[in-house]
Amino acid sequence: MSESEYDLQQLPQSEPVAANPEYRERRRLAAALRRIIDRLVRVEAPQQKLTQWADQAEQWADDVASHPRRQQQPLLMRLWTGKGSQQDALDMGDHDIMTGLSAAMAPPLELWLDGDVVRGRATLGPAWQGPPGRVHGGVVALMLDILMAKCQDLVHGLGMTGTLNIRYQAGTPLRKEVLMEARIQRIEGRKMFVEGRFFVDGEQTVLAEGIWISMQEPYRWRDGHGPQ
Ligand SMILES: CCCCCCCCCCCC(=O)SCCNC(=O)CCNC(=O)[C@H](O)C(C)(C)COP(=O)(O)OP(=O)(O)OC[C@H]1O[C@@H](n2cnc3c(N)ncnc32)[C@H](O)[C@@H]1OP(=O)(O)O
Repeated sequence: MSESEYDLQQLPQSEPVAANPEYRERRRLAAALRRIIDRLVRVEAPQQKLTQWADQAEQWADDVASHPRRQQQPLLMRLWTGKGSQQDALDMGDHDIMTGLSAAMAPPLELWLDGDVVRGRATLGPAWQGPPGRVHGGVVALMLDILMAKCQDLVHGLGMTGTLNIRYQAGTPLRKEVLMEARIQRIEGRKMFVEGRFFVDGEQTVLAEGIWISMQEPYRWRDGHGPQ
């Protein structure tokens, strides 16, 4: 793929694109905000300090809000038709809710392909808590969705989550590395059946099964992947 032609269907899903100078700063900014989000949970600080931070944050929020937002539709169209730029790919991928390095909310979740398996890892802090000391079940679902959707890197066809069933087998702890894997079980026309699992300290905490529905063409394995 050349520098000036990024194609949504060729781009590895949920993996960072090399940063340009603008995005190096965006990533720094997001990393700093992530630390703030993490530390703000029950932070012990004098009320005077809280007032000072709130004043600063309000001022900063007003400043940010005074700048326009880049439109998404034109860049999506360029990427969809294989005519995207590196900037377009960064504008889209870097703001992913869970994997985006410029998304202040993202842990970030790291995903990669290992043969026909999608692997992932993330360590979540107290801002993501559900039961005390554990990751919220809805957040587990969100991470599973993004992990399992990446199985579309192994096939032709791109679509959305139709169904996601989750069995929470054990608590997924905060502040510990969670390892993840997802595999395609089978393909039936426009439906792709996927299985996902989380592990902590070698113990499986989550088992999920999902169905993705391709928007247009039936799913089919890419060359070099799937049953040989
Ligand atoms: C520009 C860049 C974009 C880039 C796109 C990038 C997307 C990023 C998404 C991020 C992840 C998300 O949050 S996804 C968001 C959460 N999901 C959604 O919002 C999806 C909401 N649902 C829908 O929009 C729709 O129901 C669809 C698109 C999933 C399916 O509608 P459709 O296209 O009309 O499909 P339809 O003909 O009814 O069915 C086709 C086959 O799939 C089966 N099927 C249909 N729905 C389901 C389902 N929910 N679960 C299981 N199976 C289903 C049918 O039985 C049928 O099987 P058979 O008869 O052929 O056997």
